[in-house]
Amino acid sequence: MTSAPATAPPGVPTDDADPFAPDVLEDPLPLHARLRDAGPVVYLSRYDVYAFARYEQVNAALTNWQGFESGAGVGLSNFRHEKPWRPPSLLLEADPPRHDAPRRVLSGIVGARALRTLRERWAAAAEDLVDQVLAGGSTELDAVPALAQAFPLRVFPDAVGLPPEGRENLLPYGDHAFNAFGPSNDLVAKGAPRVAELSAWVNARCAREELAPDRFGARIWGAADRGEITYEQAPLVVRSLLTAGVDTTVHGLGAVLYAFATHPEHWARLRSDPRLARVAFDEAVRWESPVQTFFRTATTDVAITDGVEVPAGRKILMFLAAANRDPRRWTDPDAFDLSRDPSGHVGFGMGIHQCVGQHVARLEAEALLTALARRVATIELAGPTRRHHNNTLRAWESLPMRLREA
Ligand code: HEM
Ligand SMILES: CCOc1cccc(C(=O)O)c1
Repeated sequence: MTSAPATAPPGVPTDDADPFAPDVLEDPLPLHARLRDAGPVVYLSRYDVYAFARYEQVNAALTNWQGFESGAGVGLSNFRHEKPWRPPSLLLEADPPRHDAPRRVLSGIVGARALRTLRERWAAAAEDLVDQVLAGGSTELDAVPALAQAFPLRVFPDAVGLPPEGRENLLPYGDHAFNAFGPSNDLVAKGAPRVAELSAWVNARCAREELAPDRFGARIWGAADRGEITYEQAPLVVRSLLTAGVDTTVHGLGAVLYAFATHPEHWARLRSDPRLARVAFDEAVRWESPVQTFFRTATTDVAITDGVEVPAGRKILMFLAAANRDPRRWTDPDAFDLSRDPSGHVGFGMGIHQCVGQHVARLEAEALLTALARRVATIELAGPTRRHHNNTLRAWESLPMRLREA
């Protein structure tokens, strides 16, 4: 790692923090507050990047794809100078016009309208899982494997059309991919030994013959048949679903279950009105921000505030989680509040790259929370919680919980 220039650009406060250090990944909130308070942009000398932690600047950068491109990578690594660890995503790591057709295709397959046929099936799958979990009546469990992991893995691979074998590869592959957006630290090194094997499994599953008919994966290949994307692009668009579609929802569900376990009054409200499930999930995504950060690269000298600009070619680091708790944008931002309108949060990003899978995530959360709200009178922590560290994801390793049957 070349030593970054120690001096910050004129007019920009500097901070030598390491946002990817274990103590920060364990509790990023103090760093987020420090960066928000330091100014609209802060030079992180350790990584030679410009940090945005306030809602205004994060939202502006996300919606300014011309000034801040994704094509040089949305991690610390600049694809213009370094070889990506895998062929770049045609959505996440592409700018218009290359981004347009893959995005249009995927929007049509995993967008809200396309998911209507899944609502009943996923609701039934959630009720089955809750029946299984409550088989012996009130119970104590680890909500991470038993609910947050179990439910997405029960419904999403089937929705994609994956064969049953090998699905246990999805979580570690996504975990490594999200680590890879950060610096080459211990977390990346920990995943390295399995990357080749996991990548081979994921890449093989993107082939047309692997995918069950009339599911998300096969529909992507169908778009190629219609000339909406090329046959070369189709497997990479399938890969986007496999990369981004599991770990994110697992940790989104972990976040909302933790929120309810620590706010019993809100669980009672949800039980009295299960329609609150969807807004509860978005409030949890704002409050916890399962996807904490993403980078961009300045395409020109981009003015941020009067007299301060990010020079062309430099990386910016957008702290989505810090923006989602910015008191300049949110009233009582650190509160998980079911009465809040969380719309406008940047937990799913914003602008042309805003999460195309957000409707899948919301439908999974709505199904699981509704099934739990019907059958579970109270949900509370039943032991010490443990965080799962990842360079990009805010995640739980373990959430011991006690569910009292209604
Ligand atoms: C709680 C769950 C999820 C969270 C918090 C989340 C978060 C995000 C964020 C912040 C972005 C923007 C990236 C950027 O601006 O560079 C994004 C993009 C994306 N997400 Fe999600 N995501 C979630 C679930 C999903 C699911 C379930 C899928 C697949 C079904 C998915 C697929 C994608 C794809 C393909 C993109 C790239 C979109 C583009 O660049 O046009 N995500 N996600
Ligand atoms: C770890 C990967 O995180 C993402 C997020 C969104 C999209 C993609 C993609 O592969 O298109 C990957």
